[in-house]
Amino acid sequence: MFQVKVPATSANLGPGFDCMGLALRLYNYIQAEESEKLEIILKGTYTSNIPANEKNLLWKTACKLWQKIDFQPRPLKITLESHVPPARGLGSSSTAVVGGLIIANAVAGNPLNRLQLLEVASEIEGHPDNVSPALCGGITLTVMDENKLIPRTLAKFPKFKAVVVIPDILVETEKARGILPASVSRTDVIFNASRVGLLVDAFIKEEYDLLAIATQDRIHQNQRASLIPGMPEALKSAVLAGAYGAALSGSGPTLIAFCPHGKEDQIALTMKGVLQENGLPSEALTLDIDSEGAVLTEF
Ligand SMILES: Nc1ncnc2c1ncn2[C@@H]1O[C@H](COP(=O)(O)OP(=O)(O)O)[C@@H](O)[C@H]1O
Ligand SMILES: N[C@@H](CCOP(=O)(O)O)C(=O)O
Repeated sequence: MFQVKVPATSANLGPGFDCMGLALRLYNYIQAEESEKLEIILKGTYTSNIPANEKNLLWKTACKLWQKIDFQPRPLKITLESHVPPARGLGSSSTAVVGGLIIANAVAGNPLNRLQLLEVASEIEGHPDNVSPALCGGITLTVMDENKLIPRTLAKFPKFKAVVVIPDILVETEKARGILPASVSRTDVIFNASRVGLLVDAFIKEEYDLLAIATQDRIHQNQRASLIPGMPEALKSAVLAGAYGAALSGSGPTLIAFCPHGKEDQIALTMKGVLQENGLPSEALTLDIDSEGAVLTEF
C-alpha cells in the first residue's frame, strides 16, 4: 500500500505566468493498493465534482504514465482525501496529476526520477508552475525549453505567511485561460519580464519590501477580473493593510497575500471586506509555505 501527500500550490505569483509558483501547507492525501477492480473512494472536505470512476484525473494520469513506460495497468483501490478546494486556483488538479504519477511510478517499481515525473506532469497540466512546487516544495521558477524543464527552487523557508482568500465561486482553469488574449504588447512583456527578475531576486535575498512592485502583472490578472468581482481592489487593499505583496492565485478566484508575521488577520479581514462589498463572500486561511513537496510513504 502507498500513500502520497501532495501540497496545494499557488501559481503565477503575479508576473510569473505559467512559470512561477509555491507550495502551501494544505494537502490532499492519496492512498492506493492493488485490487481486483478499479475502486475510487472520495473523502475529506471536497468530494463533489470529482469523478469516482475511470474518468478521474488521478487514474487517467496513472494510466498515461504506465503507457509511457510500457507497464501493464493494474486495477487499484484508491482513496482520495481532499482538503484542497477544486477549481479555486490552488492547484487541486495538480495534486491529482502529481499524486497519480507518484503512485503509478511506485507501483511500477519507481523507474522514473523526480525530474522525469515533473516533465510528464507538466506535459499533462500544460504548464509547470503548479506541478513543480507540488513535487519539490518551496517557491519555484521552472523554465521550459522545448520538452526539457529547468526547475529552480528560489526559497524553501521564506519568512512570510501566505494569506489565501478563497471566494465562494468556482473558476475552471480552462475557462480562465480561454479569456486571455492570444498576444501581448511589447510594453507589457517588458513590464512583466522586469518584475519576474525582481521577484526572483527578492525571494532569494529575502527583500520582501520589494514584493509590492515585484508581484505586479499586466498579462493575465486584470484580464481575468470579470470572473472575480473586486479582485484588483482587493489586491490593492492587501498591500495598504500591510501585506508585502499580493496576487491572483493561479487562474483564480483565490487571492494570495504575502504577509509579515502578526498582520495576517488584519490583511485577511480587509481583503474579505473588499470582496464582500463586491458581492463575493469568501473564506480566508493563513498558511505556511510547504518545503518538502509531495511525499510518498510505502506501508
Ligand atoms: N483532487 C482532485 N482529484 C481528482 N481530480 C481533480 C481533483 N481536483 C481537480 N480535479 C480535476 O481537474 C480538472 C480541472 O480542475 P481545475 O479547474 O484546473 O482546478 P484547479 O484550479 O483547482 O487545479 C477537473 O476535471 C477536475 O475534476
Ligand atoms: N498558470 C496557470 C495556473 C493555473 O493554476 P490553477 O491552480 O488555477 O489550476 C494559469 O494562470 O492559467
